[in-house]
Amino acid sequence: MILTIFLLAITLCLIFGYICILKSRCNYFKQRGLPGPSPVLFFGHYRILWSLPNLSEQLRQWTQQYGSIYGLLEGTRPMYVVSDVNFLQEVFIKQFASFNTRSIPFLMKKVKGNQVHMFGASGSTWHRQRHIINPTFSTAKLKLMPSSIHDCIESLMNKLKTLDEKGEQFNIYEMYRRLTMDVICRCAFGINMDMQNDINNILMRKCKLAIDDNPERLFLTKLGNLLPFLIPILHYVMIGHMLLGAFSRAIGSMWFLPKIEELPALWILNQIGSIINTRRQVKCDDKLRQVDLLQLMLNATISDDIKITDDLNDKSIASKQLHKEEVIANMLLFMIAGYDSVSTVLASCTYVLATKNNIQEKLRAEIDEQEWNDDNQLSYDIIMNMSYMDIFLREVLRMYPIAIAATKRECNMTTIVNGHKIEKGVVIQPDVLSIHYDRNLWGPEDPNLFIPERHHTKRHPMAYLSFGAGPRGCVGVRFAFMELKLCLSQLLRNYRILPGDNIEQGFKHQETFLIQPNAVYIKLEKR
Ligand code: HEM
Repeated sequence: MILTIFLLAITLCLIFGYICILKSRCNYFKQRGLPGPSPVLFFGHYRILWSLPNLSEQLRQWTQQYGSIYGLLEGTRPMYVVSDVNFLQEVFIKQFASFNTRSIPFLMKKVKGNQVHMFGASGSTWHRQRHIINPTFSTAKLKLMPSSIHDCIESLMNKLKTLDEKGEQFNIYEMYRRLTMDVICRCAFGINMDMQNDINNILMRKCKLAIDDNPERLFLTKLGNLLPFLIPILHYVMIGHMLLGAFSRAIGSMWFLPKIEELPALWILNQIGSIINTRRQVKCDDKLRQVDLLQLMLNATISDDIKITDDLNDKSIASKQLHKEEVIANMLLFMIAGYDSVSTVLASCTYVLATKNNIQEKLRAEIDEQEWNDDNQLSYDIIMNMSYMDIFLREVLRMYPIAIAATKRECNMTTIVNGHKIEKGVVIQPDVLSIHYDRNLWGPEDPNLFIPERHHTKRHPMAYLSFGAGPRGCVGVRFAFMELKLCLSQLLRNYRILPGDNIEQGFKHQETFLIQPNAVYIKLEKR
C-alpha cells in the first residue's frame, strides 16, 4: 500500500514537473522579449503549422504582424523566424561553425551507419562529403553533360510536336517532370530511361511517391517532435522497420513482406544499389570514359571494410573518401533534388513566359542571336554566358522560390547573434518570401513586378535565398541553371508560348517540402 502511494506520488510529481517545463517553454520567447503568435501547451504552434497548405505564406503574414524576428514553438523546440538579413548573414556565413546543421526531421538524421546523405549530414561528416562531392559539379565535369541533356530535350520536343498540332491547352508541368527525370538518370547514372515515352515507368511512380512522403508529416516525426525524449525509442522503431525490409529482401516473396520492400524510398535505394554493383563490374577503361555523377563519386569510394574517419585533422586517405552506402544515399538525393526542383522551376518559368509576352520576346531575341551548331545545340560556354536568360531565371526564382524549408538551420553550439542568445538545438527558419518581396532590399521598383533587370544592381548578400547561402548552399545550382537554360532555349527557339484558358486556376501553389504549382496550362504555336 505504502509502495503504491509512493509510486503514485512520484508519478504525479513527474507529471507536474513536466507540465511546469511545458508551461515555461510556452514563455520561451516572451522571456526573451520576442513577439509571436500565442503557443498552445504541449503542441506549441504545431497544430497550426501542420494544418497549413502553404507554410511560407503564413510565415510571411506573421512577419508583417510581428516584425523581422519572431518566435514559434515546434512542440517544445523554439524556432526563430527571421527576415533580418544581417542576422541571417551571421547564421549562414559568419558564424557557420555554430549553424552547420540543417534542421531536418529526426527520421532523416538517425539513419543507419553510413546511409546519411549530404543534405542530412552534419558536422565533419557533412564537411567530408561536401568536400568530395563539390568537384563532381565543377565546370570541367558539367561541360561534358549538355549533349546528354540535349537528347532528353529532343524527346520532349517530339512530344510537344504532337500537342502543338492539336492546338489544345495542356499541362506542361507533367512533361517537365518526365524530362528532368530523364536528365538526372542520364547525368547521374548514365542510363537512358526514356520516361517521356514510358508513361508507366515504375521508377517515376516510386519517385513521386517518395517525394509525397514528406517526413515532416509522418506520425513518427510528429511524435518525436512533441516528445523528444522518445526519439531514441522511435529510432529503434524505425530501424526495426528497415530491418524488416532487409529481411523481406533476404527471404523474397513471403506474402506480408513485399509490402515493406515496396516502400518507395527503400525500393529506389535497392535499385541504386544494383546499379552500383553492376557499375563496379565494368572494366576499368570503360569506367574512365564514364562521366556521370555516379562514376565520379565511385572514384572516391573506399572499400567497404575500411572505416571512414570524420576527424578534420586526419590527413589519411580514409578522411577523403565515401562509403558505398553514402554514394547510394547521395545518388537518391540527387535523383529527387534534380527531378523535382528543376521541373518546378521550369513550370514557373513557363507560366511567366506565357503570361508576359514582352519578356518572352526579349528572351527569344537573346536565344536567336546565339551561335547554334549544326546539330541545333548550344555549347556549355554559350549557355552560361546568356545574360538575359540568367537574370530572367533569377527573377523567376525570386518571385517563386521553391525550397524554403531546405534553408532551415539548427544551432549546434550556443552563441550570440546580433545580441540574441541562440541556444544549442534551437532552429532558425529564414522567412524567404518576406526577404524576396522586401522593397528595401529589391527596390526602387515594386518587388511585386517581374523585372529581371533589377538583378543588375548589387544587393545585400542575403537578399536572394533561392539556393540558400554560405558553405551549405545548393551544390547543384550550376547544374540546374545549365539544364534550365538548355531546355528553355530549345522551347523558345521552336515555339511561341501562349496561356491556356486555365492557366491562372492551375498556377495555385501547394507546399509540402517544395512549393509547387498544381499545373501550368499552355498552348504552343510553332514559329
Ligand atoms: C533550380 C533548382 C534547385 C533549387 C531551387 C535548389 C535549392 C536548394 C536550396 C534552397 C538548398 C538549401 C541550401 C541551404 O541550406 O543553404 C539546396 C541544397 C541542396 N541542393 Fe539544391 N536546388 C536545386 C537543384 C538542385 C540539383 C539539380 C541538385 C543535384 C543534382 C541539388 C542538390 C542539392 C544538395 C545536395 C543540397 C544540400 C547541400 C548541402 O547540404 O551541402 N539541387 N538546394
